[in-house]
Amino acid sequence: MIETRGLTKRHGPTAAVDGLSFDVWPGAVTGFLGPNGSGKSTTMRMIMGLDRPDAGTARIGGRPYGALGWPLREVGALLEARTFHPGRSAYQHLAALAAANGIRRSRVDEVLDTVGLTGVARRRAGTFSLGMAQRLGIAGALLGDPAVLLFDEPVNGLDPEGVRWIRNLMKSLAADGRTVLLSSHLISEMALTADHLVVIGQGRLLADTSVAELTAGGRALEEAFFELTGDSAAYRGTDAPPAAERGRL
Ligand SMILES: Nc1ncnc2c1ncn2[C@@H]1O[C@H](COP(=O)(O)OP(=O)(O)OP(=O)(O)O)[C@@H](O)[C@H]1O
Repeated sequence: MIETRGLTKRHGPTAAVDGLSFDVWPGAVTGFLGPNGSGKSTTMRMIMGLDRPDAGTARIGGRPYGALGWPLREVGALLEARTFHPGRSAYQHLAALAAANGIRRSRVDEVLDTVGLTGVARRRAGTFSLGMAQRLGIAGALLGDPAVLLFDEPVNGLDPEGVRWIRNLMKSLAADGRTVLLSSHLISEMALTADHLVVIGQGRLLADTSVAELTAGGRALEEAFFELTGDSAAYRGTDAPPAAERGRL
């Protein structure tokens, strides 16, 4: 499981994450929702030991990331798509990760197959489209067969087949008894994929509840999300294009 307690990260005067405490349980997909800039990525980076909290703790299976013996075998994460060397092939990238983490080489072919990249495994990963890069990142997360998985916007750039594939993959990882934390702005997808939701705004916890509870009485998840986050959206556009452009249309 994942546990955060009083997790806080400041960038200058603003707190990107502000005293955040929540648990992510095994055997379920937990959706991580919040408006742009609400602190989701920063929280995930602190869980993965990539950002140091100013206060509070994040633990994976009871230990901070830095205390994990073979991190990739205990927790896998897709945080940014293009974290590979562009000159390496997908196969080489995963084989290097496997070697560095004491993972058997044959596992590379298995995860390439899972993410559908077997046919392009020898191509330079630098030539991959965004969706292909996302698939490679997911392969890296799955490589160590970890019990805990974090995915930050995994459907970003994926085609409709890929979106459905992600949905089913998340569900089957949870059905295996793994802990799955998934961020996405696609609320309709979240409604289909997640069992539980952690909703944040301006770095603070707004809700920690089941999807069933939020959508009780037939309420759409999107509606519940706007009710929860209404006051905390930092960036809001308008429907009308700027006047000069409108004149030209
Ligand atoms: N390295 C950084 N330096 C300064 N500010 C940062 C840094 N990283 C994040 N922030 C700020 O922290 C806040 C939270 O950002 P974060 O990326 O965690 O939000 P998010 O919920 O993942 O957003 P999005 O949905 O847009 O991806 C934002 O105000 C952002 O500008």
